Amino acid sequence: MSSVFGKPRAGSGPQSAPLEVNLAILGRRGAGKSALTVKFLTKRFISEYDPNLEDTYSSEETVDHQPVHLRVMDTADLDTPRNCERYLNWAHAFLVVYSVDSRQSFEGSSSYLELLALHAKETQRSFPALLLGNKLDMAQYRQVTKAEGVALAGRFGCLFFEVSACLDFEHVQHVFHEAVREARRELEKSPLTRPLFISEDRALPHQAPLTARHGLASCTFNTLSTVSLKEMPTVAQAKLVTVKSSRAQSKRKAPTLTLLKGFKIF
Ligand SMILES: Nc1nc2c(ncn2[C@@H]2O[C@H](COP(=O)(O)OP(=O)(O)OP(=O)(O)O)[C@@H](O)[C@H]2O)c(=O)[nH]1
Repeated sequence: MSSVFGKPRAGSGPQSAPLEVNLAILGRRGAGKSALTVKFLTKRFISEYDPNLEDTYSSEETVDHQPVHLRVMDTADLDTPRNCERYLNWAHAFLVVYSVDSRQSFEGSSSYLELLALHAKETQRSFPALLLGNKLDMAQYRQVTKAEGVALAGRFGCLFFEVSACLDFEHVQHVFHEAVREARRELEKSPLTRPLFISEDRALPHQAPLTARHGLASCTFNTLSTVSLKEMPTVAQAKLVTVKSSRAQSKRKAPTLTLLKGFKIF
């Protein structure tokens, strides 16, 4: 793990350290965040998982022949965005997941995209986001059309994919690698270190809290400042274990995955 969370070390040549990309996966409970994460990291589909565990993984990836140290935060907000700064001020890019067989989860993804748009406005930075319609294998129970997903993604200017954690790994890998490409493009545009932030966690005194102004769930933002920089808080993490993923090892360059306890993988 890098010494300072979220501080990208852009690779400046083949011998330099790999680019570090932090990817947060957002979405309502049950959308399939964890299943997609584990599919990407292990090529396996999990069937059950503790919904209250928030997990962060790291994996050495190669995207377009470039080494990337990828960290994936599988968030657990349950139903609405909460304590958002843990991922808003950590991630370089976001996957916003809903399930095509759940209108509720689709509406939840819209809240997350609104939150990201507000954060970008507040911080004057842009954060790549990809909208994912998951559980495509359940299309016969579809409650959200592909056109609706395309329209929502278009509204927020983000990429859109329909995927399934059950089906082929390559499609899921493609989506994660697209997120890395988007993050890399952004980091190359403004290779500043992530804006560290002061511990102030109230909205500016002259402004109503951001959520009140925009009716969003109780998300507090840290006001960003270069005046008194403070180390970003580390992401709360469960115990890390490192496993050799046999199938992943045989098929992919990244032999070692760092997974957190809490998953039952079948
Ligand atoms: N058929 C199908 N089921 C899926 C897919 N992705 C996830 N599931 C199932 O949907 C349920 C929820 O999946 P999770 O990955 O736990 O969803 P989550 O968004 O992480 O939900 P929380 O852990 O509660 O935050 C589980 O029973 C999964 O097995 C998919 O692509 N297809």
